[in-house]
Amino acid sequence: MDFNENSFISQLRQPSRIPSPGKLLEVSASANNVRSSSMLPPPPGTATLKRKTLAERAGEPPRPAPAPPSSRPVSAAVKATAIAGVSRNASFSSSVSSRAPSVSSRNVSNSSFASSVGPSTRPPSAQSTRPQTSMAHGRSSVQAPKPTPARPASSLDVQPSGGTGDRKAWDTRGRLEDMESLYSELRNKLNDTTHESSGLKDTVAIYKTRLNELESTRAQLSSSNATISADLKSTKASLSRTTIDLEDARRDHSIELDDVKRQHRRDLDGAHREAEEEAHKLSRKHHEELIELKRRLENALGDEKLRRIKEVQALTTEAALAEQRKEVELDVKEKELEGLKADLHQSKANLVCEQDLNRDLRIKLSEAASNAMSLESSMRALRSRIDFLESDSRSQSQAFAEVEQKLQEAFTTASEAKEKLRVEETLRRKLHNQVQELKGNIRVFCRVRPPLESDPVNETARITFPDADSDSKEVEVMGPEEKSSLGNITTKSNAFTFDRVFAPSSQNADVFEEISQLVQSALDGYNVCIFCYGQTGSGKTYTMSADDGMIPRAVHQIYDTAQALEEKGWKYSMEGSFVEVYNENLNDLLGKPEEFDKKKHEIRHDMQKCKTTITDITTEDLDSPSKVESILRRATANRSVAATKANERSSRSHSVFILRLIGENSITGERSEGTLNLVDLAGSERLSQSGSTGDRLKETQNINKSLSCLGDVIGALGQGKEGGHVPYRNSKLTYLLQFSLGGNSKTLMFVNISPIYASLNETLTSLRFATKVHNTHIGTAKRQAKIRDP
Ligand SMILES: Nc1ncnc2c1ncn2[C@@H]1O[C@H](COP(=O)(O)OP(=O)(O)OP(=O)(O)O)[C@@H](O)[C@H]1O
Repeated sequence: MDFNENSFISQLRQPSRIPSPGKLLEVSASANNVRSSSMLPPPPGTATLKRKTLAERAGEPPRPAPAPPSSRPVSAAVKATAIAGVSRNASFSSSVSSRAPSVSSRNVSNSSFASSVGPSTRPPSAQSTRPQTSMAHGRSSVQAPKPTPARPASSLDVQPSGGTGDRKAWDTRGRLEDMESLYSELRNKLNDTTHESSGLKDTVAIYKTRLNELESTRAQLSSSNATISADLKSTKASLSRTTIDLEDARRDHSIELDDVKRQHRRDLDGAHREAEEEAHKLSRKHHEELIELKRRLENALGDEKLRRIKEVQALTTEAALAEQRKEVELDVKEKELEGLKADLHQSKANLVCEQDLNRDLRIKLSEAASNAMSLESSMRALRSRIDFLESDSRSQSQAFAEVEQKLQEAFTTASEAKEKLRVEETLRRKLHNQVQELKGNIRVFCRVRPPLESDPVNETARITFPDADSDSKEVEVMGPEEKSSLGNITTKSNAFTFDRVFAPSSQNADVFEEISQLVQSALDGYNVCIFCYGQTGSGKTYTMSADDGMIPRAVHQIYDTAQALEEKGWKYSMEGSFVEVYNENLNDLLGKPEEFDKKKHEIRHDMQKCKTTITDITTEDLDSPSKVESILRRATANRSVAATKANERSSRSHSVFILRLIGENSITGERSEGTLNLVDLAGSERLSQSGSTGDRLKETQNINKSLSCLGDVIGALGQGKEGGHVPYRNSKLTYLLQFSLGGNSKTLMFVNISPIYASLNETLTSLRFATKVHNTHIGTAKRQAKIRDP
């Protein structure tokens, strides 16, 4: 068999049952027994480009039953048919029992072909009714594999190369072998062909099934087509009926429309006629009314004309009468006119006068106008001036505002500065106190007075100042000449060191400079005691109470400082007392001199407030420096009066100037109370040297006692025993100065030295006493300050 790749001519005979014309084209092609791979798709399961040989197929596993053609474009009815066909073929397969194993292992779908290959078990009737296929014809040809003239030439017809062509004619054995091999080959081919034939039969069966399906589809389509055709016919009939009805309706409508138009035309003509008739009637009526109105108006006009004529006649009569009256009046008027002319003449004359006056007035007016112009120009100038002043005023007010702002800033700055000052003042006080503490609460200054004219010439002691150019703390006194037992005269140098040494050339101003800080301490609320110690005539009073001495200077400084402190909120009040201690009695130097030594004054201490008061003592408010000077004069005068009674009294008593300083700060609420005691001690002559007797002896004893007590008190303070006994009560002076000596105060002692040689021993005694005081260290001063109770 020769298999063309695209088409082949089937050897199957044509089917006995030829489809009627009008069947599907595919069936027609089948009828011609011509197949084209392009026309028909290969059956399912055989869609391979290269057909397999039967031997290859025999080795394959049994193929599954073909799936129902779900993707085919056929109806559900067609599908049902195909399934029925398959089941039918399955029944055929079950009927095959004696087939070869190779055949029986094939797909059930091909069992129709198998049944035809194997021994038939069907009844002859069934075989006879079964349509003959080309495969049947093929089978017969396989069963008789003899070459026939009708059979197309194949490869089997050709002698195998290298086989018979090479054999000799006499080589029958070889040729027999060739024949046998040829035979076996042909038999194999026959087997292949048989298998192919059975495949084709299966295909034909499938196509038949499909043909049946298509037939049923066609029948359904035909019936559907017939139904649709019937519907179409009925629809066409209905459409033609509707068209006829529509035509009828259109015709009826046009007839009706014509009728309506005609009726409308008739109605319109009627209305037109009626309107014309009505207009005619109205016109007629109007004409009649017009005639009637005209007639009535003509009548009224005649009546009016008659009335008017009558009125004209009456008016004419009246006019004649009026004319007569006018003439009369005219005569009167002419007469009046003449009078008026006379008046006019007079008026003209007046007018000339008035014109003259007017001219004058005009001149005056022009003058006034020029004045007005000048006034206006001056007014303009004034206005511009006012404007200028206003603008100036604005600038001035602006300047004022700036000045005010600057003033405010200045106030703010000032208040800030004041605040700063207050803070600094507090700090200053603290630092000041610290400085004073560092310097020691009891200090000793030594002052050597210059030789006086009254002093004996060339009888001055040899006093030198080794560190005068630097610290000025040392003083060296050459002692008196001493004669040894061998007759040698020796002079001993006595060196002393104090806090400050003032040479004879120093002035009160230089001295005050050193003590001014202590005065400041009194203002700050400390008790300060400054006293001068030395023999008579050494310059104690000069240092303390001279016009430029410590007391006036201290008072002036206090006033100045108190004034300066007012800016910082401090307001000071000062009260002063001046007392003397004479023979252990207190006298009020500001009181009456006749009461001296008679009136008893007691010293009282407030131990809690550390405040000393003297009974019946004069206390003056010192509101000005002049007041201080006056009380100083008073005290000196009183002392002079007393001196007349007691000779040399001034140097026989201790004078104490007590200045109490009370300060209050209105801003911080602080209050301070300080006392400045300026003491001029009595001369410290030795009793043995003074040679005094009587009252003078008593004076000297009291002086020495009190000075000795002062030394004892300082000595006791110097021991620094807490709670230790200090013998303040041993003398009036120490008792009076209890709160101004010791831990609660700052003390300064001047030791005044006379330069004369005769006083040398007293000088050395004083210097030794001063050294004792200088070597004493007393406790820390306490400030008498507290915050004011609210
Ligand atoms: N530094 C001085 N410079 C100039 N003169 C002085 C100086 N010191 C004292 N004198 C004078 O010396 C004299 C005696 O001085 P002063 O009276 O002050 O001594 P005194 O120590 O107070 O004596 P007394 O104890 O008797 O009162 C006075 O005339 C005084 O003017």
